[in-house]
Amino acid sequence: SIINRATDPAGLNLTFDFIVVGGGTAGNVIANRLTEDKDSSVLVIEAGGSNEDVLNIIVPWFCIRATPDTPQDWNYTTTPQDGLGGRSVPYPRGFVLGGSSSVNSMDYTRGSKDDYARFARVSGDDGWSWDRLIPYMRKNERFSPPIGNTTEVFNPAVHGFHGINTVSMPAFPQGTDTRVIDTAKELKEFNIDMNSGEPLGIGWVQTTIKNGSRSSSATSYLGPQYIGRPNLHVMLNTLVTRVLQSDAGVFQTVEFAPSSGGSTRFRATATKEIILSAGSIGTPHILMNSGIGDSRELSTIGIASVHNLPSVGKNLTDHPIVRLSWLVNSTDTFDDANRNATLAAEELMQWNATRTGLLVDSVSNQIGWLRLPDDSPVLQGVPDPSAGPLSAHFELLFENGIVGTPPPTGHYLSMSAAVVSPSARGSVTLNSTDPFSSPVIDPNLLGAALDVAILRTAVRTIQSFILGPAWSYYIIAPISLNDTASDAEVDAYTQANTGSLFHPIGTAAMSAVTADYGVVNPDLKVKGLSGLRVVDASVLPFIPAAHTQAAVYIFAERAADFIKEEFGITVSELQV
Ligand SMILES: Cc1cc2nc3c(=O)[nH]c(=O)nc-3n(C[C@H](O)[C@H](O)[C@H](O)COP(=O)(O)OP(=O)(O)OC[C@H]3O[C@@H](n4cnc5c(N)ncnc54)[C@H](O)[C@@H]3O)c2cc1C
Repeated sequence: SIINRATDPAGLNLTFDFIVVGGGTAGNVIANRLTEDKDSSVLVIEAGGSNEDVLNIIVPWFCIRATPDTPQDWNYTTTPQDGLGGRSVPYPRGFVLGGSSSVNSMDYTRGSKDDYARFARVSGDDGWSWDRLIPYMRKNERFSPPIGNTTEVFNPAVHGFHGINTVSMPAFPQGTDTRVIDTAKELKEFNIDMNSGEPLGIGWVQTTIKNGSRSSSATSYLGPQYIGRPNLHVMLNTLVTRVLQSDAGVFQTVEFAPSSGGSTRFRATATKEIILSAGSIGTPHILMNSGIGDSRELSTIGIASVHNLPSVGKNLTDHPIVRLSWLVNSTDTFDDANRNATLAAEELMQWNATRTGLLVDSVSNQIGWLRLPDDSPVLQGVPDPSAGPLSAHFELLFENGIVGTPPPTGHYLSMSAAVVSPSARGSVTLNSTDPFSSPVIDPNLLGAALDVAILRTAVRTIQSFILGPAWSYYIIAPISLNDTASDAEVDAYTQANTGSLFHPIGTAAMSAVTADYGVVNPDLKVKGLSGLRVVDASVLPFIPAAHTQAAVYIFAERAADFIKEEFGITVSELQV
């Protein structure tokens, strides 16, 4: 059942077996899996509202309108970033059921086998390795193959076809598709399926889209066949302010308030466990408000320490991204649909009527994952920041126009470059005891010289990519960065134009049981406490060289099994 607000919970029984804080990507996986057992009651508390009937988060193409500065966004901004010349940049997070899976760009990329080998290595738990996680990848994924000739576009052997969350391939052809794929093949970089654990190369993107509409954790894991379970309760528009200990180190109580603000506080009890799934910003925010964090830092702002855990909020890692565009000799781009209201209305009518046309896809049909050569001067004398030889240093995204609002005339090509094995680390801290005030978010984008150098190499790679024969007579002129720009000019451009790819992780990081750092153990329980587990992007100790939602879903699927095992939950009567 859905409870729409926290204002009058007096009539409700507020004791549950489990309370999931945050109905986002990971939280809804946990809620679904635990309520498979009809005897386990679960309350999900979500700060945002319903995902239903919000066109911008249903129509895939409108993901570009879903954030920033919308009612479905927490509307965070970073601190001034040294690596970006002192600029602050938007830092969107989903403020809606489904969390960031409801507002993201839907790219579904698991990362490499080496990314997961590193998770296993740092946690000391081989269960986090790629091979051991394959069953959980398949539990998450319901791959929906494209119609027609599919021999050269994906590898069925590496996909799950019976999971919950639909993953599909671009359904609307873009004018640049053939050019990108031809160039990739010519460079011997074509990768038929980058979700095989060996993602290096350039190929078709896979996205969380089902029949032309977004598949989020809200539409999938809380879909119509699950949301009616009598043991599943979802409270919307409700902000968790703190978790409270009953006995020393034992957590069973969640304190919450209407998201609209005010001083009223309510409490609910979890007799078995509280699962924090509030995301890489929300989870450390709640932990620190609850007195769980660096006790010296917390005392300076007047929060009494409950449990000294200095790693809370540290290790924030994210992917910096920059876009380049060119004027092109074609009218077959998506620019007209982005600037011509009549055309845009026609596209929406078509989507409404038949779930076809431009709006059924996200904005990039192809992605590339590339490494610097081993002998690159950039890597000399410094440790390789990637997880291993299967992981990319940088990513390329290909767009058949200008995303957002293009200039009034002309047609364009864009390519974006992102550092996906960054060295810089940032933090989430507090400067107020008010749970309604935003935390201080410093992702430290381009805060390491190596990240700047990797991004420069990525820009150079884009510039040489378009020298291939598929692009002759196509590109007219660069409109952002000159093709002849010096290294210093490239660096000045990236400093002035880079933003976040919105992939923060690591702020409640998993570490080995014996480690003297970290926030959660390999079973994702908070170190030194009982009754409190974290399941969301914040537990990833390193950022995968991939967009992050797939890893979050996979971690959450395994975490659900940890919880079931701990509480002896066998699925007595499987509810569909
Ligand atoms: C604009 C954008 C584009 C992105 N594009 C992609 C992409 O294309 N592909 C990809 O793989 N990844 C993408 N990502 C990243 C990906 O979506 C996230 O890594 C992933 O969804 C994070 O999952 P999570 O469960 O950790 O957090 P979330 O899904 O953000 O869930 C956290 C939930 O907790 C709630 N919450 C937070 N604090 C509280 C509180 N105090 N009380 C109650 N509820 C609370 C939030 O409202 C939210 O619903 C994108 C992210 C954004 C924002």
